[in-house]
Amino acid sequence: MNHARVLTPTHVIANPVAGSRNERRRFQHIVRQLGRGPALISWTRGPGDATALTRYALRNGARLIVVVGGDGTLNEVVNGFFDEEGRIAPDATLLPLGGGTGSDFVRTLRKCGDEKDVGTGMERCAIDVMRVSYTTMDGRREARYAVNIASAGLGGIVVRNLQASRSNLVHGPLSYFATIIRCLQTYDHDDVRIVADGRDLGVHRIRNIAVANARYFAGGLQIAPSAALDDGCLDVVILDDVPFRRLLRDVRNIYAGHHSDLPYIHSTRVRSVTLLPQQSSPVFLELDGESVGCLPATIDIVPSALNVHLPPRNT
Ligand SMILES: Nc1ncnc2c1ncn2[C@@H]1O[C@H](COP(=O)(O)OP(=O)(O)OP(=O)(O)O)[C@@H](O)[C@H]1O
Repeated sequence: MNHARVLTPTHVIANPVAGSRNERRRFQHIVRQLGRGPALISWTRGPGDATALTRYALRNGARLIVVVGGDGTLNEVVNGFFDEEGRIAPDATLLPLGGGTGSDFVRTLRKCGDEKDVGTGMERCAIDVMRVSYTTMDGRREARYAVNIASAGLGGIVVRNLQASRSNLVHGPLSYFATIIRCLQTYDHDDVRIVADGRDLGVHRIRNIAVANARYFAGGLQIAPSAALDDGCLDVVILDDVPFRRLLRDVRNIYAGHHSDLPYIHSTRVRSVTLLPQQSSPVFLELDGESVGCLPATIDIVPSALNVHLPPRNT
């Protein structure tokens, strides 16, 4: 770690490879502007770096962590707010500015801010986080925090494919859409037993299951339009096994979050959910747009666990 001591309470953590080329240029300019103020700036050097940088900054006096990057970087920073003993600095605040390909968490944050009509942005609120215990691809159990959405089935496969082809020619939210369509043509379904708040909801044949703290994933797809960041609950949205052509017909409504009357999408609100695979092949899991492993997984809500500033409206 190259920072001997954090002398300023504001620390900017920026991912130099997040987002499209244009976004990167725009946000690098914003980071340079932030650097003119009393803020320390760290550029991440690879996966996991943002977690270590955040922990180090908080343990050394930083009280505002500004994140420039996508949902993956944000997830790493959120995990840096915690260690084995819990919250490192309960009075510290996170300010996510966006700057990634999807930046779906910031979308929800802005929307919630608009709905509550909170003026110019930058207001502070305490939000819930998800604690996810899951299975790695080599069979170990691990746990980490997430703030946006955990999804299994199609979502898990889409993110795995996206990560394998990050140098794609198609960038931005369009890359998510193109990958969803490509994966839908070959991906069939998964069988998953769902246990919600200790109640067995039975085995579901799913295309996708999203466990949502926030509303959007996959670059603007509003899968959980009723989710709120501070309600102490998870919105579980189940997409049944449904023919590809039917999905294509409804795709516009699903993206816009107008899917409450579609017979093959069901949702329920819980505090804890366990997803158990009922097949020998892996059911892939993604957290905040990062491929982490597979089911079985248990996701619990941790209410009011993180202070967040709404991003200013001009970023
Ligand atoms: N210097 C670096 N070089 C390569 N990868 C990095 C570096 N710093 C961070 N990363 C990794 O880059 C990955 C992508 O970051 P991030 O998710 O923020 O961007 P994105 O994929 O463009 O945005 P989104 O997830 O919102 O679509 C993360 O897995 C992160 O660990």
